[in-house]
Amino acid sequence: MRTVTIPRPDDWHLHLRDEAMLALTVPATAQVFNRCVVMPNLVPPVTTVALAMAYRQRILAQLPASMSFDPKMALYLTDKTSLEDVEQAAANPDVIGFKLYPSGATTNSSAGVKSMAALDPLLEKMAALQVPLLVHGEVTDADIDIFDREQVFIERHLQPMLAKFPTLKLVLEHITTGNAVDFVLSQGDNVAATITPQHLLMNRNDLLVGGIRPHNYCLPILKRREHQMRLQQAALSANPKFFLGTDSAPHVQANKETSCGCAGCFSAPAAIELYAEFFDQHDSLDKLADFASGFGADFYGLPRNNETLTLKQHPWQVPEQVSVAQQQVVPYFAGETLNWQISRD
Ligand SMILES: NC(=O)N[C@@H](CC(=O)O)C(=O)O
Ligand SMILES: [Zn+2]
Ligand SMILES: [Zn+2]
Repeated sequence: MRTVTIPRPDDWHLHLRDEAMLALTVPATAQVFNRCVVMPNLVPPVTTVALAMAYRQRILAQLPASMSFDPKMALYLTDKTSLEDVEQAAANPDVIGFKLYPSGATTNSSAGVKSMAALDPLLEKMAALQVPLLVHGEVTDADIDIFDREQVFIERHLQPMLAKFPTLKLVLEHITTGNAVDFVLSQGDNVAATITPQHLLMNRNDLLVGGIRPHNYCLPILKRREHQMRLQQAALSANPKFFLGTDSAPHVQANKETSCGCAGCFSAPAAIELYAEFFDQHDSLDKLADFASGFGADFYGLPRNNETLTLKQHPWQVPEQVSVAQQQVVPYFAGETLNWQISRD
């Protein structure tokens, strides 16, 4: 049987949600990943170190005794974030950085930044203290087509931002376009990107052909195949600027399968297996380890993990549904067969 052993991976972009949902999301990720970056888009948002530390305790309270897990918290950048907030973030090893959501760009982003120009003093401080800025890179202007929102955000906001603050440590999250790949490649080592399983494995046909597939709907929206291929090349290039971030983002079934469904794919139940599938499809399983377990830690200046994880080529089916607190969540790839599974031998 074919197997592949990698250092234990980390998930550099993850939504764990809160309260009852944590009983599902925390074990689902912690049984595979050691560290994760926990996104702060709760209601109300996680805006300060104090709120993040309280949230981190709620997360760790759901950790089964047999598992180890080290959540790194992202703070939600708002128009009210202060220079002191940045200093406190820099001083706390459990805080990874700030998350920039343009107001209205995605799930629970109404508290997000309305004026990019007003951010300059904060960005200056973040660059000086080398506090990373994690970015949901989409404009929200009504006149910009949803498929162009990432590209326009890069042109209008990211290029000027990096020109002004060339040492800012920045991660463009869940990239979806060749434009994003080009932007990241055009910048120094301080700029990197995460790539999700859905943007590697799918394009917009998988969302829209033969019927609308709500469980493949996430933001930024899946793009055309040419863009998918650029992301695939980036992930396969072994360039340390591109690393794993699942963007696993559960919504209950009723909120996905409805006339106005939420954006987000719950990939945690099969996350590393989905990436293994992708790398194996491209005869590049040898590149999984750095992408999943190396480059992200290097970028964030954290040690690589010592433990290992072994995957074996043995088909299994992703569950149709998972339950938590009398509610159902449909995983990404539900009911589909994957060729790689975690070996617990
Ligand atoms: N990716 C998504 O489609 N949804 C995420 C938010 C985000 O990462 O933009 C969520 O919180 O549901
Ligand atoms: Zn996002
Ligand atoms: Zn996300």
